[in-house]
Amino acid sequence: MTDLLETEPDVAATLFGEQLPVARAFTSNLASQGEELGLIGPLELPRLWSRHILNCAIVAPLLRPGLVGDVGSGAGLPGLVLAIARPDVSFVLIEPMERRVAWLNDQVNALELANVTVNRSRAEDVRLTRPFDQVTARAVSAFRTLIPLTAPLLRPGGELVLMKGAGAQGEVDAASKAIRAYRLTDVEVITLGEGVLNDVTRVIRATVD
Ligand SMILES: C[S@@+](CC[C@H](N)C(=O)[O-])C[C@H]1O[C@@H](n2cnc3c(N)ncnc32)[C@H](O)[C@@H]1O
Repeated sequence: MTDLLETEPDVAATLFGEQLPVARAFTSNLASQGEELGLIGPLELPRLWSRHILNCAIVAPLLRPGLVGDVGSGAGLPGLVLAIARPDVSFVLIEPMERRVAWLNDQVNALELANVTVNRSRAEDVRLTRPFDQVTARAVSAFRTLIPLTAPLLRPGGELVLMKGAGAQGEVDAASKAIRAYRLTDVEVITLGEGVLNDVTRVIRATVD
């Protein structure tokens, strides 16, 4: 049984607004199909809403109207959650695994998300019609190795918004060579959801020169 809407109802309403029923529907679909499809571990089901959905949605205010690429979307975290919370932003979900791509496309259709396309590719092989304004990723790889996959997808002045765990600052410290090589500036770790969510969300933000 998922903790759907049983925790943090105020913050959920703030983050999703009128889209809250869509976020609920996505969470229900993930709760009922995610384990069988290998998208989510059984231990995560009881905390799907609080630990996964809300922790992704709290990033939504960092996005600007424009085109966002989500690298390694997997179950749709954070890409689908952010697309639900921000219908004013266009998203391209980049995911190489066929079964996950099928899930993502099914959800885009079932939830009638007009602002999402799914691109079956690895980030390093993806063909884009135009570069992204922002790139998101969660649980794909360490910042040092994520930079070469994500920074080349951005337009000049574009921004990385990478969800990270408690070791985020250590990942930044270990990435100094890649930060220089890919001309990243304004690299910072920010903590979101303090005093609001059960689990805070850490984000590495950086701009491409
Ligand atoms: C651990 S899962 C995380 C999925 C999701 N972001 C989440 O937070 O639940 C990592 C995902 O990254 C994808 N992935 C791995 N290497 C990738 C690459 N080079 N380009 C794009 N996606 C990649 C995998 O297929 C997988 O779906």
